[in-house]
Amino acid sequence: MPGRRRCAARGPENEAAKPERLAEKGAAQGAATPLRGKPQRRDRGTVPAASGTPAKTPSTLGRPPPLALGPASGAKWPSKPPATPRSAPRSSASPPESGAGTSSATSDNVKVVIRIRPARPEEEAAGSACVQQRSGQVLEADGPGHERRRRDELHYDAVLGADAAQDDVFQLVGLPVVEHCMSGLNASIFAYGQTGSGKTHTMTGMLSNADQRGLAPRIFDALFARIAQEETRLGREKLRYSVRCTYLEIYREELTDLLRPAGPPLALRLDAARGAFVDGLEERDIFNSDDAMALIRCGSEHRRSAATAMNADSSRSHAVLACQVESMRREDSGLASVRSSRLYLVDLAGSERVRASGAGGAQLRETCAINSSLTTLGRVIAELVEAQRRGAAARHHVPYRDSRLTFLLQDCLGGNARTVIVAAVSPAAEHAGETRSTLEFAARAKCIRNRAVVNRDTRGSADALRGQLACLERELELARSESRGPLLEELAAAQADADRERAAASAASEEAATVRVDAARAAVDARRHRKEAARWEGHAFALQLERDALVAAMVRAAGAGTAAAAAESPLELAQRLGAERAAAVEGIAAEQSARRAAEDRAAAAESHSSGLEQALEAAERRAEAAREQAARLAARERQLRGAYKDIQSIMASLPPPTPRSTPREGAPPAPWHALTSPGSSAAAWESSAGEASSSGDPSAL
Ligand SMILES: Nc1ncnc2c1ncn2[C@@H]1O[C@H](COP(=O)(O)OP(=O)(O)OP(=O)(O)O)[C@@H](O)[C@H]1O
Repeated sequence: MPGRRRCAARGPENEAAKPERLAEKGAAQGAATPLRGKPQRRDRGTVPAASGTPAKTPSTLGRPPPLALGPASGAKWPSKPPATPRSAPRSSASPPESGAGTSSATSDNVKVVIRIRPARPEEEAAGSACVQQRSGQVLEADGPGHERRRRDELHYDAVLGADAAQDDVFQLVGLPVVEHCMSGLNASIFAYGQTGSGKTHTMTGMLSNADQRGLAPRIFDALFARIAQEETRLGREKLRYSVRCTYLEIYREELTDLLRPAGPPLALRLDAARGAFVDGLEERDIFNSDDAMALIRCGSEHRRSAATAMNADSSRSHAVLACQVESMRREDSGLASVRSSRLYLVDLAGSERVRASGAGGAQLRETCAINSSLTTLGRVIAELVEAQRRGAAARHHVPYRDSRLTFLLQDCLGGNARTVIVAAVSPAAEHAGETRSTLEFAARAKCIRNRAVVNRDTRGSADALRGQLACLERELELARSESRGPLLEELAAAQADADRERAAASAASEEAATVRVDAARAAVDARRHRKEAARWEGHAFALQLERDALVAAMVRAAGAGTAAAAAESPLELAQRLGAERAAAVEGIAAEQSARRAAEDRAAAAESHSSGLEQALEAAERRAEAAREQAARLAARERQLRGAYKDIQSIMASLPPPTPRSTPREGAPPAPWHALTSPGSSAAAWESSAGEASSSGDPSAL
């Protein structure tokens, strides 16, 4: 039977109990065959004992080690993959850059959580499990296709075993998402997997049973608790939140409003400010978690479902629960700073093998439509990963437009959002192929990089904006008149100083070079004179010896009376030698004084040269300081020009002044939404990723 609305399947006798029971998809359905009225699977002892303390499930195949998801660590992603218990070949089917088991993921990468559903008794009886949790991030799965006998170890951001409670999933996936919404970040959670693997159980769960409620109701509970906390802390006149929701169904590429299912099919449109949106979708204001619960219940009732061979209450459509959270904080200036975030909770229809589903006729066409839409999703993810691998420069077509689902949710896949994919898998050996393909899809999705930024806007009354503009204009004028002229003069003076210092430095360096040459010359002269003096000293010493010998000879001749025989009288000889010696002594003295003079000259030249070098260094230091001053002044000038441009663009974007209207006396204050223009927030979103962290976003997503 093709998809029919859940409420339509109920008989009139059940009308009163309908909403509750209809929302509890799966609670009334037991197993893989469409046996309505069978005991609930939870009643067979698979229900965790209490929130946050997963009970051990007797039916769990291949009991995994306990998951590190206590209340304290619940909201955190395990920081890195734990050491694997043993080395195992990585799946050949996993793309090498898939991120499964690698540490390349950044905080904005799509996060992937694998949730293994408990085995049903007949699945347990049938034999070994095709997938087993090994640790908080590691699982072991059968190899693909013909390699099924091989076991591969695969790594993900988190792996939740069959005994993980609904609260564990919320602590790990839901809680961070609530914090994103509070801080102005877009977020999304996708539930993906084979039919009957537990997607709806994870996203919606059993609304009447507190322990068994899924992510959506828990997220709204936590969101409204946080809103109340923040509004109380700052006071509602300062800070207010508003929450609006839509609930959409995509069935065979047709869009239906789950809050108004009788309406005509809706159209998907693209708008420069809002991006992709569904025209005419009912948007409901939600004020507390009861409102949210009523909305979830209403949407779940109207979602199309059918009994198939794989799931007694199988969802036949994709359900997209969207929530817009907006916070407006009033500043003393009269302006209001607005943060808005969009949350998408997407419960995808389950993939199924046509043969295994036992579908025929209309249901077969439905199954084909579901599979084709999921194939497009897979293609979008594969192309996106490839595009991101190639880098921004390479143009790569990502086929978002090929399905309504991917077109509507393109921001969640590679855009401005933090995204988590919960991939639900069945442990049954007979589903090994589907489980493996879900795991591979998840490994690919893990490589997608998103760029989430805080969505901020500033709004205010026209008067407040005009006042702000006037202030800015005054500041600009002041900056122009007070700072610009003197600054330019200062800049010119600093530049002239720098030029002067540079010229002085180069003259000093030239002079130093000349002095250095003079000093070298004087040193050469001094050496020459030293040599000459040594030569004269040697000469004087020789003459001294000669004279001494002659005096001795003269004394001998006088004694022997032969003085007359001498050609030159001893007196004459002594006089000549005395004169020669005096001349030699004079020569020595002259040489010594010349040498001293040369040495003095050399020393003077040396000291002059070192003085010049010091002067040169000082001049270079002064020139450097002047250059830095000039650079500082140029930067300041650029800063002023930037501020001027900013103010000009703000002025250009302002509406022309309208005549001021005086409020009537006693008239009520403007409503909260009067300050905002619908849809304008997306257009004016100006944000920064750095803000996300500075806003105290505690999540580790
Ligand atoms: N983790 C779980 N613990 C207990 N029961 C589970 C779990 N996961 C799934 N189930 C049960 O398995 C059945 C099928 O689950 P569910 O309807 O959520 O599958 P689905 O993936 O949404 O299937 P479809 O794609 O066909 O809609 C339900 O009865 C549900 O209660």
